[in-house]
Amino acid sequence: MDPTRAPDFKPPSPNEQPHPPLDPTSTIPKSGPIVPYVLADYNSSIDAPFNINSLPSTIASSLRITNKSAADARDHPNSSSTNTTTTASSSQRHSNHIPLDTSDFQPLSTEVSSEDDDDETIDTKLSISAPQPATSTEDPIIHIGVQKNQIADLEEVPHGIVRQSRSLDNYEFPTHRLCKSLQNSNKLPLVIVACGSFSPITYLHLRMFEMALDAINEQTRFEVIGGYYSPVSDNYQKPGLATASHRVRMCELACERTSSWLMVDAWESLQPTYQRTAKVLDHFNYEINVKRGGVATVTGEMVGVKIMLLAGGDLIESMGEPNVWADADLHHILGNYGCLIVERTGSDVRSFLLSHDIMYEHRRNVLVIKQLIYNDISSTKVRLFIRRGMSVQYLLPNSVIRYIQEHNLYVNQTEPVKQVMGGKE
Ligand SMILES: Nc1ncnc2c1ncn2[C@@H]1O[C@H](COP(=O)(O)OP(=O)(O)OP(=O)(O)O)[C@@H](O)[C@H]1O
Ligand SMILES: NC(=O)c1ccc[n+]([C@@H]2O[C@H](COP(=O)(O)O)[C@@H](O)[C@H]2O)c1
Repeated sequence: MDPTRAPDFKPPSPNEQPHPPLDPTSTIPKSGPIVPYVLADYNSSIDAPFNINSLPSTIASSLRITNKSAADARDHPNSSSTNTTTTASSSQRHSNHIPLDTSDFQPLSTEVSSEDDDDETIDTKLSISAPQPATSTEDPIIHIGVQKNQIADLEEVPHGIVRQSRSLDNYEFPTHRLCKSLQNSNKLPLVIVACGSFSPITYLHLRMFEMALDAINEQTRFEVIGGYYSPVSDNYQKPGLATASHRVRMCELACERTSSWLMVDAWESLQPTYQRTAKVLDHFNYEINVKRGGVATVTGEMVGVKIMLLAGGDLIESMGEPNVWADADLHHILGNYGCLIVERTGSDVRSFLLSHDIMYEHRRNVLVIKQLIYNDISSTKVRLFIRRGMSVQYLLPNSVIRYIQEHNLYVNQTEPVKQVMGGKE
């Protein structure tokens, strides 16, 4: 695992508060731990309808989004000049689109087109957990929304690729696929965030979210209302990184062309300095809970959304390496948010959980996801294959392969081959 290589990255010392400081925990909803025995904590059965008033008062009050949160949003240091005047209700009105330059949209084409030349809006009320069967009266080409049972066609069907802003000045948090309300009254809302370099994004990175979705649905009382990639900025300076704008765009193509619920957030990639993962999760919490007031329950009440980091076993093991993560950040990530860990060859996540004091302390907020069909596609090897002129077909989406070809990425890299073949695997 690479340590953080940002020029301004200082090795954390255990008793020192990291800079910039973490957001106060009062802004983060406390939804309880992720693991199944959370039910015992709530003293209710899995089938009992979820009623916010029946939760212990400490949990219920932290789940409710108060007017104070909207006030906090106005005062939050992350607020941009345009954001500072945005209230929860006005942002809800606008949250189903990303304001884009109209020049970013081209007319809808009936031909399969290159990454930049097609357009159609994507469904804004998509439910992740409740796919609708297609009926004979439905337009087979995406009309008002992409349905989960159409996923296989997505690479072939021309449709709009939402484009993130390329500068912080006109940045807006993407919410076009974020569910507006919970589908199930028994469940609590959850957003999954994957941080990494994604250079390039592969089918493994896409599968990680599907594995997480299955594990959450099977083993917890949470309902996934959205999933985000947050590609790291160029300041990370890891060998083999394409520029952040390319990595963000490849993630966007992969999400829009192969998934009906995943999104990409460019905020981290646009930051002028390296952002610690704890701060990235704070950003998601700010956008979703503080600024937008969380999500509506079935009865229309706004509740806070739990935000969890999705990571592979190697990333989690790096948390045990000296000087890479500050203890305060680990407590913040694992205690206030939570972590979904996809097992990976060469990383014994369960033993690591047992041996790492901070991990062990927060173990009930950590869910280890077993890979039932093993997938070990590595971006490093994909980059090597491209450099050697070998095929990378079926390792990553065609739209991403095409983008790499069009922009001549990874071909002239000088990443040492020894490093490529060693390392994680
Ligand atoms: N084979 C894998 N199994 C489980 N998780 C993985 C696997 N490959 C990557 N991940 C996870 O995906 C996230 C993003 O990883 P990253 O962008 O570093 O991908 P990578 O393929 O490991 O890249 P690279 O080869 O450039 O190091 C991290 O949380 C990482 O742990
Ligand atoms: N202290 C920290 O917050 C810290 C340390 C190391 C890696 N990370 C993050 O983990 C991810 C690692 O990605 P890679 O596996 O591509 O190196 C990146 O998003 C990086 O920002 C965070």
